[in-house]
Amino acid sequence: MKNKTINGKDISKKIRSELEEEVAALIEKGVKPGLAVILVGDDPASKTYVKSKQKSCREIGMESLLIELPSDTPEETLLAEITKLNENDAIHGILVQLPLPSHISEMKVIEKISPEKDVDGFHPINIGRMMTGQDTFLPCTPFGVMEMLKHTGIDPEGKHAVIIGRSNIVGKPMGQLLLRENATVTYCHSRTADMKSLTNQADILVAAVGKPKMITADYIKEGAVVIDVGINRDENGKLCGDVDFDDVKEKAAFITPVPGGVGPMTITMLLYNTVKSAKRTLNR
Ligand SMILES: Nc1nc(=O)c2c([nH]1)NC[C@@H]1CN(c3ccc(C(=O)N[C@@H](CCC(=O)O)C(=O)O)cc3)C=[N+]21
Repeated sequence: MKNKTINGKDISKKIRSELEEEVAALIEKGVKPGLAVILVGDDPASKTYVKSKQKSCREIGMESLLIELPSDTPEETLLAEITKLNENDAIHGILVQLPLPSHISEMKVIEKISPEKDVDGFHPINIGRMMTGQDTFLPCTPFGVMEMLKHTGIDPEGKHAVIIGRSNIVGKPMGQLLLRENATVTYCHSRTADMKSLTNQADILVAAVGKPKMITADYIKEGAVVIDVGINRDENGKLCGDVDFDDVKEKAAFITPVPGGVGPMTITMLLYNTVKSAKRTLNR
């Protein structure tokens, strides 16, 4: 069997080594790219992700600043921290780890981040820029998926891309980026009638639902490209995706694993966006 697994770790490594060179060149010019991550509360999974983002920053020579706030932090305090970071010239990217405690409005927080430092690409201005094809920060997970397709030699043009999930941070922008590359896009979600009849037409299937191993072989068209955005725990507490990898792998032409697929790419594109933000300051 040929290797049909799209290895996000390997593709990440390649992109990160290019970024490392860009960081070195920026430092020569007096700009060290800096990412600030704000973590509210002490959810262990969020903490792990944040640590991994920090480590990745440092590995390519970037600066990383972690701001940890207690879970009962008032919304105004968080907004004030963001204002300080907006004004801090050493910081080129600001990421507020989601989800936030329920007493804080995520939209208010996202809108507080300067669009020029919104390396998540979540600010409504940047979403508008993405939708109209302007230069912006693309949301890291969908951006990472597009890079995986590109590095695997898969051109979405003319293909039917079916996305399961319609979140603001993954599903919705994923469709936009595929549309931009001339795919025909269908969105499926919890209210979709007869989902399988749609997913069975998919040349490219993106699963972003958050249900462990929901996507089995009967959802898949023979020869499809299957992208698994899910990060779940299975019944044994093991990390797994939304796709039942072992069940689907024979039928798919290409498939992304979990772990080692989309996850590392998400972090890579976060680094990419932060370097891009730092580069922009040279041209101002
Ligand atoms: N403002 C904001 N931006 C985010 O980008 C954001 C967020 N909030 N909140 C949480 C989610 C989740 N997320 C992940 C990124 C990488 C991996 C990753 O690298 N996963 C590894 C495995 C890690 C493990 O072992 O647990 C992999 O798939 O191989 C996972 C999850 C970013 N998120």
